[in-house]
Order: sequence, then structure tokens, then C-alpha cells
Amino acid sequence: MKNVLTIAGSDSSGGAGIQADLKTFAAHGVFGMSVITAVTAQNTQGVFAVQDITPAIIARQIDAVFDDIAVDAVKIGMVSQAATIQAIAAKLKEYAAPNIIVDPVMVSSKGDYHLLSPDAENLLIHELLPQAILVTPNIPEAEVIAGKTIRTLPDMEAAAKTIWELGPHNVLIKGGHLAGDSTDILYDGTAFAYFRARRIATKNTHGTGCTLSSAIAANLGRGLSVAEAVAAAKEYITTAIEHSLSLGKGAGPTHHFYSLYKRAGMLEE
Ligand SMILES: Nc1ncnc2c1ncn2[C@@H]1O[C@H](COP(=O)(O)OP(=O)(O)O)[C@@H](O)[C@H]1O
Ligand SMILES: Cc1ncc(COP(=O)(O)O)c(N)n1
Repeated sequence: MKNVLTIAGSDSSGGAGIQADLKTFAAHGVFGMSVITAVTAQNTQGVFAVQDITPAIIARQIDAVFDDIAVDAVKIGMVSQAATIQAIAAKLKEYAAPNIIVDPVMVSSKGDYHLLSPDAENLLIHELLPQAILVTPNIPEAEVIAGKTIRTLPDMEAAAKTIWELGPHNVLIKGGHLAGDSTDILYDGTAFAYFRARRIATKNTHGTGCTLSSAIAANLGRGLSVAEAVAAAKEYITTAIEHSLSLGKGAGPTHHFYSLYKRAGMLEE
């Protein structure tokens, strides 16, 4: 069994953050572990409050995991504050953590709540990105990191090149926020690879970014290459969105276990 760690925030409604990450790990047959950076009060309709965990407790959680268990991959999601990022960056360096994937969560999907304080953006860019095997911004996050407007696939390619210069080994810009097919673009410093899926007409996309980055982390932990890990994760998120759940009054969560349940004959029709 491979062991994969998520360092992220808790989503009380279970669709994004730590909860999405652990479900995704379970669906991939890896052992999931979690370091919680913040507790959010949120549901399908929005984020209503955030309590940050202190950097000291975040550091102790990371120590507790790495002192005891071999970690095969690490996914970083919501990191909230500048001091949180400093604590995480220092600890991951200390333990020479492998396969670090940074999902630069900045604003909640509804665009109404900053999950990363604006003064922490620079630290995320300069402390975490250089340690990452892969960074997975959505379009608005890529615009902030690259300092460029993105409206087209060539714009995504240009932004990916700019972000790659900041130090991550690979950049995946996700196209969920553009019109048309949902095309994600991977850049490894030399060439671009396209991962396309038909756009699914649904409002239930809460936690899609968290789920995709966790699926990639699980796949890297299991020994796949970055391109293989992204390709398999793209199939996984597309199925999860296709069978997403109309829970709550807003943007519902994706279905992490659709393929597993189908094989086991456990689906309620
Ligand atoms: N309506 C959709 N149909 C198909 N794929 C989607 C849809 N919305 C998002 N995706 C895919 O889900 C993943 C997460 O993308 P995105 O929504 O851009 O990230 P985030 O949740 O971080 O904002 C990407 O692979 C993206 O292409
Ligand atoms: C705790 C937490 N972390 C991350 C997200 C982003 O979610 P998405 O994957 O929809 O961008 C969120 N809404 N809450």
C-alpha cells in the first residue's frame, strides 16, 4: 500500500478540501493521511467562516506523519496564511518530501471568499512552487501567478511557460473555467500535452480541483509518471463530474466512488 498525504483545509460539507482528498485517495487504493491547515464552515452555497490552525500545530502534524510513516506523495491545497506556508515549506524541505503537488487554492469556486490571504500569494509562489513536481492552477489562479490574462488555449500555454519559470517541474493549467471543451494543458519545460474532456452541463463542480490534484497525487504515489498520472486523474474527475451529486441548494459535490460502486453493484438508480 502506498501512503499519500494531503495538507489542506476542512470543508464541513464534504465536497472539497481534506474530505474530497481523503475520498479520492480511498478510491485510488492508497492510504490517505491529512494535515489540516484551516477549518472552514462551508456548504454547496458558499464559505461562511474560516478558523486557521496555528503554524505550530501544522508543523507538529507534519512531524507526526513523517517521523512515523513513509510518505509516497503530498498534495497541498488551502494554505490560508503566510505563516502557514512558511511552516509547511520548511517542514517539507526538512523531510525531503517526495512528489509534492501544489493546488494553489486562492478563492472559493463561488468567488466570494479568499481561501488564501492576498499577502500570502507571493510566499506560495516563492516558497512552495519551487518544491513542487507539479502545480495545478485553474484559470483565475494561473492569471494571478503568471500576471497574464487567459482567454484562449494559446494564452494558457503562455501562462504555463511563465509559471514553469518560477520553479515547479511541471505545470497543469485547468480549463474548467473557459467555455467549450474542458481542456487542461500540461507543460514540462519542453513540450505541451493536452488533456481534453467534453464539458459536462452541471452546476455540481464543488471540489473538482481538489479531487483532480488528489487523484494525481495518488497516481504519482503509485509510481506513474506525471503525464500518466494526469491522464488517469482526468478520466477519474470526468467520471466523478458526470455522476456528480445534486446535494444541497448550490454547487453539489462530485461522485468519488462511481466506478467502484458500479463494479460492486452498489449503485442506487
Ligand atoms: N463542466 C465540466 N465538465 C467537464 N470537466 C470539467 C468541468 N468543470 C471542470 N472540469 C474539469 O475539472 C477539473 C478541475 O477544473 P477547474 O474547475 O478548472 O478547477 P477548480 O475546481 O480548481 O476551479 C479540470 O480537469 C477541469 O477540466
Ligand atoms: C477547504 C477548501 N479547500 C479548497 C476549496 C476549493 O474547492 P474547488 O476544488 O471547488 O476549487 C474549498 N472550497 N474549500
